[in-house]
Amino acid sequence: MEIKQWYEGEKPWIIAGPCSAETEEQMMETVEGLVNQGITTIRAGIWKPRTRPNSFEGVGKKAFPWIKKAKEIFKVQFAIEVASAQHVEMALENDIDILWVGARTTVNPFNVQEIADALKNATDKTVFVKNPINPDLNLWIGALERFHQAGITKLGAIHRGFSTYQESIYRNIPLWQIPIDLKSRYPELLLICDPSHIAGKRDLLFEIAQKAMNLRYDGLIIESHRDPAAAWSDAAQQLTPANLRVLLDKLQIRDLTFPSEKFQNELDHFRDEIDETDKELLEVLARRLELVKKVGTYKKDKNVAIFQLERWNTILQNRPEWGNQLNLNPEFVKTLYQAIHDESIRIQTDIYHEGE
Ligand SMILES: C=C(O[C@@H]1C=C(C(=O)O)C=C[C@H]1O)C(=O)O
Repeated sequence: MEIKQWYEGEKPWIIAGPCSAETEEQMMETVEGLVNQGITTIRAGIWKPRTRPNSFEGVGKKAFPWIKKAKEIFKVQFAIEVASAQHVEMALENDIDILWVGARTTVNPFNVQEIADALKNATDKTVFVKNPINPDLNLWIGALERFHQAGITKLGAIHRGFSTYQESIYRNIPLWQIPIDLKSRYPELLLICDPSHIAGKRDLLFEIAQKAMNLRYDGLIIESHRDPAAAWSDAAQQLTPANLRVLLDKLQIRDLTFPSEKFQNELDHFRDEIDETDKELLEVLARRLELVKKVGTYKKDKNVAIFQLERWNTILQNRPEWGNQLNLNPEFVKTLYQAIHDESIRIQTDIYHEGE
């Protein structure tokens, strides 16, 4: 997939609006509030995919006349979620500017293809693809590819976090490495962060939005409602337009270019040192894995099991402590050793099966 840059507007691109369109009055007031804060791309859900039945599932096509009116009065662009070919047809008939595919739809290639096919005669539309609910980069890329193949060039990816069964401070854990990998594969792909769905609550929004700016995201899509406490969906994570402005004004936007040659030289100097350190690190790692091989051969001779639970528990216990004394984050050290141990087991398994 060859992705070309197409977005020429201001960065970060701020897209904001209510989780759901509720009433004409709520839409008009919210859009007016956002326009007063300088925001001209509005989001609103009109069909809401809900986890459990009997929740508010959106007002549906009733919202189109409100959107039309808001577009005429406030000269804004509108983005809505579509989950079927029928949604696409209605969105096109009603002159919606941006369509996004939600996380629950991205997981299903049949649905995604159906939506892409429905856009065959509207390839000038902007389409955003939210990450799938499960942490699967290929599924996300696959959905983007389906739209690319259908001829959509104004493509973007929205990072809204991933579902997890574990306890987390986030509603959807961000797993930043996944969008970073996406950006590394497709540097020109427009990447937008959705702090609202990652956070699930207002007090985490700023931290997530700032992180996205630190990671060079191109934009933010944030839920905003004239009266968040009274919202029919996602009340805990929406901001008033005025509070959204406060958040945006606090954000530090990072420079994408280097300020001077001197800066570049100094950076190169640090990076040379990092290169040298990494070589040492890999040499040490190779030495460790050579020892693992020796242990493997030794254990194989006596037909002893590869995985040694007690030894592993000791490592898992004291390496994070040793790391902590060196100012290393114990969680990081733990993850690192899990990867190393996985490789040890793989290496020893190969040894045990040698000559079979
Ligand atoms: C190296 C060994 O084999 C495995 C690998 C380990 C490691 O990488 O440190 C630890 C315990 C075992 O599960 C060993 O038994 O000591």
